[in-house]
Amino acid sequence: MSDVLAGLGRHRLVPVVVLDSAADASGLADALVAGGLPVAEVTFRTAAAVESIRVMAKRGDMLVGAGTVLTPEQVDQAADAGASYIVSPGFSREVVLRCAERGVLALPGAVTASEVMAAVDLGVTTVKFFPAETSGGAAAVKALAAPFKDVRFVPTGGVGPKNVRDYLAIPSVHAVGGSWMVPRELIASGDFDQVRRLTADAVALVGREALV
Ligand SMILES: O=C(O)C(=O)C[C@H](O)[C@H](O)COP(=O)(O)O
Repeated sequence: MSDVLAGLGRHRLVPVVVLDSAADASGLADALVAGGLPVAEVTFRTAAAVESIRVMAKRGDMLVGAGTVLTPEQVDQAADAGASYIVSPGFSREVVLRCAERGVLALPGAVTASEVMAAVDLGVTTVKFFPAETSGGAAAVKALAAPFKDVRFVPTGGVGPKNVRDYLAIPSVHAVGGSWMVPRELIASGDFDQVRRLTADAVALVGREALV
């Protein structure tokens, strides 16, 4: 689990993916890898998530996680499919405990001090700060991080090329999540060349220096 966390911290970006069809998973994975970002958070927003995770995890050259995980049952489905991390929009004790049972990294959502404390109580070291922009943006992350010197944050939601560096400049920010390099329509239309270009641009924008 610490390897997965370190990997996310090295890449600094977590593409948040919505796949309408698992048939697109392979092309998307190729584009992300070719663009220099072998990372994907495949959201359970669509029925294609489980099979897409399976396809991407089987390659062995990507950090594949599940997003929008709301229940322990979804943790099981994602872990069975090969996901190595589980991202939730909020904090659920049941989801975090199931992740621990299954040996997969939990990244629960937290935007308040109480949510951070509840997560820390269960041994969580890194939380998703979601939805980042509407919850106060980089200034809010900075203020929330101040009392939690051992907690790392992955701001997600409204992050894009204009503000990504503001978040990454905060020492407690481990990585940021975003969908701007993997637009759902481009994936659905099979325009993986454009996804690769957007991915390479995103990688160039944030640089590759590791913080951990
Ligand atoms: O449903 C979830 O649990 C999510 O994963 C939410 C996503 O992280 C954001 O929707 C991505 O935000 P944008 O980069 O603004 O598109």
